[in-house]
Amino acid sequence: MPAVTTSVPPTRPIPGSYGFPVLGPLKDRLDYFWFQGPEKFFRNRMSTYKSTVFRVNMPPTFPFFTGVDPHVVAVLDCTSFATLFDSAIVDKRDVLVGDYMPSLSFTGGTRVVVYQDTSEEAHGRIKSFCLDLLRRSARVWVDEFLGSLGIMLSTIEGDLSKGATSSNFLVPLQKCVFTFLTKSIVGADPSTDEAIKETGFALLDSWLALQLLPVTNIGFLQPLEEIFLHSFPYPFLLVSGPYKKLYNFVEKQGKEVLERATSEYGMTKDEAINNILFVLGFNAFGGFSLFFPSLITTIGRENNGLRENIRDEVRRVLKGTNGELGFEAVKQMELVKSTVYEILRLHPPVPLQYGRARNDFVLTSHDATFQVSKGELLCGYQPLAMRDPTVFKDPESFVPTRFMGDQGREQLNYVYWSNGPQTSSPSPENKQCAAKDYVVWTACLFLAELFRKYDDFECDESSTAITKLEKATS
Ligand code: HEM
Repeated sequence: MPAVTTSVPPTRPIPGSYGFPVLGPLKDRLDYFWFQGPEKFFRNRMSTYKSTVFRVNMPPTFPFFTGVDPHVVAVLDCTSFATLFDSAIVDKRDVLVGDYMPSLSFTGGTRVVVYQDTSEEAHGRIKSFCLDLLRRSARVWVDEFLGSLGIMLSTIEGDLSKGATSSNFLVPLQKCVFTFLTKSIVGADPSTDEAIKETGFALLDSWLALQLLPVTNIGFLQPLEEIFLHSFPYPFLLVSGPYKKLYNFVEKQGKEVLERATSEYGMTKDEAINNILFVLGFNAFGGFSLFFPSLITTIGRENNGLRENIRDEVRRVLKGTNGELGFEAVKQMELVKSTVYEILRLHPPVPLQYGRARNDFVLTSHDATFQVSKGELLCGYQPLAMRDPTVFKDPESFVPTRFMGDQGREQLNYVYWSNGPQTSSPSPENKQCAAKDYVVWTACLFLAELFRKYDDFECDESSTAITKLEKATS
């Protein structure tokens, strides 16, 4: 998938404009958060400029984000988006959420791995540590996940059996995700720490929210959202207490993991705890908290027989494994895997990715080429790139079987939710999500366990609530 060429076809100027200083960025910010919303914001401009590559401003901006440059080059088709995965072309230093970077206080003064570029020595070392964490946690990952999921499902079942018409799954889900991740990644059991046991997940939520509010669209009561949530960065002080509790928890309970970080990966104890907390809280907990609700509601609202087909496949495969459920079993579930990929395509949990041009280069889109200058910031919006009609047939529709069969699997080259193609592997040399495969397998485990225990479930049309959970009869 070459994203760059230095020869034909001839390049054309990048369409779009940044407008007048202050006014241009402010107008784009209001469009993005208020008048249009992110998807329409990109779609309208793509249609106006008749191009999937154009110049635009991205929030945060005016009045209290001084020193943040809102100018970006949007890349919205699969070809131009793939440029963001090429470490030779883009620098990923400090651009996780754009030119804006939350204060380092949020990560205890450490520039954690996700903000580091592949050219920095520490990136490769700490990414190797993350990959090692995952490899070692694989032994307990499945059991811990199924155990925590069991508690979540019993809570929902309990609500519904008491006569409630629906049971909101968000809090039980976040508790499940928090518990299984801390046990498998950090080797620490939240139930043994009074400060963490009941509220650990909420401490992470508040820490995440303060970092991300300036760049997150809530769809709240405007103009209050613009005035109070998108106009200034929130100070770390507001969550320093929660961060300290989480820090102490990892320091006390994650001794084995910390020992490895310091002795084998050359990190100081403080650097290790801050990195572990970021990967645990921001990447893993944050990622699953966004992804699982889409997974559950998309399938729970479907009414074309998908749940029945998934249930049949799950039970057929589990018969062959004598009921044993794990990564090896779910790898045999073709429809389950394809459904998970399709939901990641339609609802990529991390919608925006950024990268800065290391040098002048020629950017290739699906139908044109453009000259980009050194230092310009590329901004990829996944929800549109993942609906590129030149790659995906009927791109706006939910097609659970899309990735089945040889031709279907071929399309996985263009599934980018992990900041890289689904067919590539994360490594110390690239910026792809360390848990690319774990995320997919865990989602498959979720569906397999759900349909092992229950014949069917349904979700509310407009909220994160389960309205029906029918116990398995066979
Ligand atoms: C549904 C869950 C998850 C989603 C949606 C997700 C998504 C992503 C994305 C989009 C990136 C690239 C960010 C960027 O540079 O623009 C990333 C990076 C990363 N993710 Fe994940 N992630 C998830 C779960 C996890 C888990 C469970 C772990 C580890 C335990 C993890 C570890 C990492 C690490 C270490 C990086 C940084 C890679 C690097 O700097 O080279 N992620 N993730």
